[in-house]
Amino acid sequence: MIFNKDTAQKTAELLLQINAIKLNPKNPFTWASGWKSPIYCDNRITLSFPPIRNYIREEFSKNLEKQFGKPDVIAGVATGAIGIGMLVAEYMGLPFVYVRPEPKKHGRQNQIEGFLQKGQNVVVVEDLISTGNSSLMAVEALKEAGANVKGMVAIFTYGFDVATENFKKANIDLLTLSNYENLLELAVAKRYITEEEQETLKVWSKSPSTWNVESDSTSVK
Ligand SMILES: O=P(O)(O)OC[C@H]1O[C@H](OP(=O)(O)OP(=O)(O)O)[C@H](O)[C@@H]1O
Ligand SMILES: O=C(O)c1cc(=O)[nH]c(=O)[nH]1
Repeated sequence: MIFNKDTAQKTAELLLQINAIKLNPKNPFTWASGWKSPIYCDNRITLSFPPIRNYIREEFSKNLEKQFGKPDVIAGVATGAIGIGMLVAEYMGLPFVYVRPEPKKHGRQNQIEGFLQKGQNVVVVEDLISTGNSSLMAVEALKEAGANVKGMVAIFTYGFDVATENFKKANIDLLTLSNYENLLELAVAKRYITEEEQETLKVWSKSPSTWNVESDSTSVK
C-alpha cells in the first residue's frame, strides 16, 4: 500500500527525473529473484541527489511514525537500503542496524550488523520490493534475534500479487512511497516512455515471472 497519492506521484516523478528507471527490453535485467525484466528501478541513485534523499528521508520518517509509532531501532536491508535507512535513523534520532542477506562468512559471522536488543521495536527500511523475498528474509533474521518487527517501509513496489501474499503470510505491513501504477501513469502522462515501450511494459506486466525477450538497451529519458 502507498502512504498517499501525492507522495506516490511526487516520488515517481523524482525517480523519472534522475533517470533511476531503466528500460532495456532487448537485453533484459536479471532481478534478485532470477526473473528477467525489461525494467529496473535503481533507487540507489537517489542517494546521489541531496534534495531527493532528504525528501525520501522526511516522507519515510513522518509516515512510518504515524503508521507504526516511533520504533526503538531502524533496520536497513543490505545493501540497497543501508544508506537511506541510516538517513531515516539519523533524522529520527534513532539507533540503526542493517541486515545482510546471509550471515557473514568470516569475522563475527553476523547477519545483523549493529547493536540490537531482544524485545526492541524495529521498523525495516527497504529500497525496493519485487517478490518481497529479500525483505522478508531480513524480517526473519530480526525476529530470530528477538526483535519485535512493527512493519516495513520501502521506496517502491511493483505491487505483484506474489509480494502481497508473501507479506500477508509473514504478517508484516508494508507501506511504500510509490509504486508501479503511479510510475506508469506519470511516465505516460509526461511522455517519459514511447508507445513501443508502453506496449512492452503492458505485455511484461501480464506475466512478469515468465517474461523474456531479446532486444536492445535504452534508458527512460
Ligand atoms: O523483492 P525481491 O524479489 O527480493 O527483490 C528486491 C531486492 O532486490 C534488490 O536487492 P539486490 O539483491 O539487487 O541487492 P542490493 O540491495 O545489494 O543491491 C533490492 O534492493 C531488494 O532488496
Ligand atoms: O528485483 C530486483 O532485483 C530489482 C528490481 C528493480 O527494479 N530494482 C532493483 O533494484 N532490484
